[in-house]
Amino acid sequence: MAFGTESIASVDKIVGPGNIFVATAKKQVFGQVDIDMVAGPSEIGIIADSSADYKQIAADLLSQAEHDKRARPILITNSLELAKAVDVEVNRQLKVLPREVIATASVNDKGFIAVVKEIDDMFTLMNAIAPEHLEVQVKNPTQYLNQIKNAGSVFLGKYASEPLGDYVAGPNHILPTGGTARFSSPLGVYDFVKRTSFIQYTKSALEKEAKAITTLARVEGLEGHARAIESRFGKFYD
Ligand SMILES: NC(=O)c1ccc[n+]([C@@H]2O[C@H](COP(=O)([O-])OP(=O)(O)OC[C@H]3O[C@@H](n4cnc5c(N)ncnc54)[C@H](O)[C@@H]3O)[C@@H](O)[C@H]2O)c1
Ligand SMILES: N[C@H](CO)Cc1c[nH]c[nH+]1
Repeated sequence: MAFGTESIASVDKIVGPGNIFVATAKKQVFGQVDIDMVAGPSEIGIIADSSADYKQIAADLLSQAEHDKRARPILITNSLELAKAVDVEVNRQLKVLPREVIATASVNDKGFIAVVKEIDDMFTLMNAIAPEHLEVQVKNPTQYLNQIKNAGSVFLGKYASEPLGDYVAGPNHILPTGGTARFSSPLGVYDFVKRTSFIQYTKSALEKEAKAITTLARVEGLEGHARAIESRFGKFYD
């Protein structure tokens, strides 16, 4: 796509998700073409307190673990009891999941549960991870909106289970992964918009700036720049 073939023209921009091979290929052709973001193997980060249901948390973690052996299912909680219950439940649900092999590799190699003291600590740690999908399963989740800094898509409360976003909720679901939600956003209309600047000056407007331009150009050792400006006022060099 980036380089074209004898029968297919090259493109200017490549967008969309995929596995680690797709994400790596997109990184490699960036510069030759533009890309939307690094949208690699799926991730789910769940922030949960003791009010959350351990069976639902386990199911949501596995909903993304089943995508890819490299998917990252992560739980951060301030409840040791919840952490222990989810750990046992994930292993129970894994055994009866059709994509058990993939999900088990994801859970074992890429997954973890972290137990922290305070609710604020859960957000601080999750902001550092910057997950593709963030579920906030705490009492009154909207109360913590201003603590969420880095995430591709945020799911608030018990009934906003991640697959809702995959299939019907509406916001685009091509999302940044691998911590790139620190500086990337979901795919959107703005990915297909680019900007160009236009400059036009009158002779007298340019005259006011000429000294500044020629001085800066000569300080940089770029005599040709200075002379191009001076040519507008009839000055040429032999
Ligand atoms: N970040 C996001 O927004 C997002 C969204 C959806 C899916 N995903 C991720 O995308 C992946 C699933 O996408 P898919 O079903 O298109 O993936 P896939 O595994 O079926 O393959 C994607 C592409 O990679 C190619 N490919 C596979 N193995 C390869 C290899 N060894 N070398 C070179 N190319 C190879 C395939 O031919 C295919 O074109 C999962 O990792 C999932 O987690 C991410
Ligand atoms: N969860 C994926 C985003 O990482 C998107 C998807 C496609 N099909 C099912 N889910």
